[in-house]
This record gives sequence, C-alpha cells and structure tokens, in this order.
Amino acid sequence: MSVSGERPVARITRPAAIVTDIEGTTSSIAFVHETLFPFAEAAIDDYIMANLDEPDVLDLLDDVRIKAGLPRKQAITELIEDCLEALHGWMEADVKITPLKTLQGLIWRQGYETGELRGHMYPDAVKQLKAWHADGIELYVYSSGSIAAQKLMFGYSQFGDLTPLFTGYFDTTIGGKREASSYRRIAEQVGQPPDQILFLTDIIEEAEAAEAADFMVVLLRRPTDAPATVEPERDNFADSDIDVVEDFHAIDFGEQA
Ligand SMILES: CSCCC(=O)C(=O)COP(=O)(O)O
Ligand SMILES: [Mg+2]
Repeated sequence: MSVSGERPVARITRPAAIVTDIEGTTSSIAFVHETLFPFAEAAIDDYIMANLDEPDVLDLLDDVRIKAGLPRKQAITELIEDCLEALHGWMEADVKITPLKTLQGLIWRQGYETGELRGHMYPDAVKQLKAWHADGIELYVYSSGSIAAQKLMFGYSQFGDLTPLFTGYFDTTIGGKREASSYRRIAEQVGQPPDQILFLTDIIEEAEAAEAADFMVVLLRRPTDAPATVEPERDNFADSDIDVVEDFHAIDFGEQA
C-alpha cells in the first residue's frame, strides 16, 4: 500500500474479475442496519402468516426448524411460533443464516417494488464499478444477503438499475464468507485462477479467508460509515498487512485500469 497525501492507495495488478461485498463496501452499514433490517423485522410475522400456503415459505420454515434445532413433530401453531422466535433471535444477533437471509429478501422485494426502499450505493463505488466494467473486468457480488436481495439492492439502487454491470452473484449457499473454501468455489464458478480475482470487503475475517484462497484483497474502511452498534470487528485492521482504503477511487490498477 502507498499513501497519496493522507490518503492510502492500494496499487495492485489489474484483475480479470472483481468480487465485491455489499454492506460496508459498495453500500453503507447504516442503510442495511437502520433501514433494511428494521423493515424486515417489522414485516416478517405478517409476511409468514400471509404466505403460509406458499411452498417456498413452507420450505423456508422447515429449514428454520432444522437450523434452530426444533422438533419435527409440533402442532403447526407451535411450530410457527417457535420459528418466528428463532428468526427474531437471529435478526437481533445479525446471524447470517440462509433461511433468514432468503426471507429478508422476499420481504424487501415489496419495499423496493413500492418505492419505499432504494438501495444505497456509495457514488465512488458506482463510478468505479462502471469504469471497471467498461474496461472489460468481470464483476461479481458476494454477500450474506440472498442473491435475490442482492439483485434488488442493485436493481433498485439510488443510481438506477446497476444489475447489467454484474456477471454473477454469490450468497451463503456457496459457503460462509469467512471460509477459504467458499472463495475457492467462487473462483471455480468465475472460471479464473484465484490470484486473478480481487475481493473487496470491509470485514477483516472475510479478507483473510479470501487471501487464504489466494485471491487479491482490498479492505474498505469508510470513515463516514461507523455506527457504534456494528463496529467492533473493524478494529483489528491495524494488525493486518492487507491493503486498506477509504473508497473505491483509492484502488489503482496502474496503466491498464
Ligand atoms: C443484499 S443486501 C442486504 C445485506 C445483508 O443482508 C447482509 O447481511 C449484509 O451482508 P454483507 O455480506 O453484504 O456484508
Ligand atoms: Mg460487508
């Protein structure tokens, strides 16, 4: 990493593909925690009760039951009550568990479609993603939010529909974001050697997992995006040798970019 004035710059080899995180990277933590999560939390009980005859929702409830360790044989009313309790507990603790992330995506769809929600994007992220795309670098998303939720966030963004920029999307169904094996699977699906792929994230444990899989990595630490309630994981950046930048403009691929 070099420093231009006071501003750290990550000078790295031009990648063949870039995989980006969303929360804290392309988009603000505050938007996810103060707008998206409360929207889903407020609507989840009604959403489940209104969609109990939908096979997808029934499958999701069964997945919640399994992941929460609830018994198979329960009266339906008791099962729903226990599943909702598990779901609210996961939301409270921000557990990145697939059935919850899928349900949140289903609920957010209503908010995006009515115009109540607009996906927050940092202007620097949008500008650079457009430039990299125009430069022939393939772009992918890897977020704990479900693939459907990712498409909504970029499709209904404050900058319009950004989905044409992306070649593909990955969520927790490919594996957890703190596991190196997930990045190896992503590299296989992207069809590039891991050392030709750049992963962008704000979470050091995710960066280390990607680095262990031989990805190039840049950490985002956005000075304006630090709500006290979700900040502790970011404090160990100082112990890392991974490039840390404040925004996408500070990611430099040299002459070819
Ligand atoms: C797909 S937008 C909602 C983001 C979300 O639900 C989440 O848990 C954030 O996870 P990320 O991996 O993007 O930090
Ligand atoms: Mg993140």
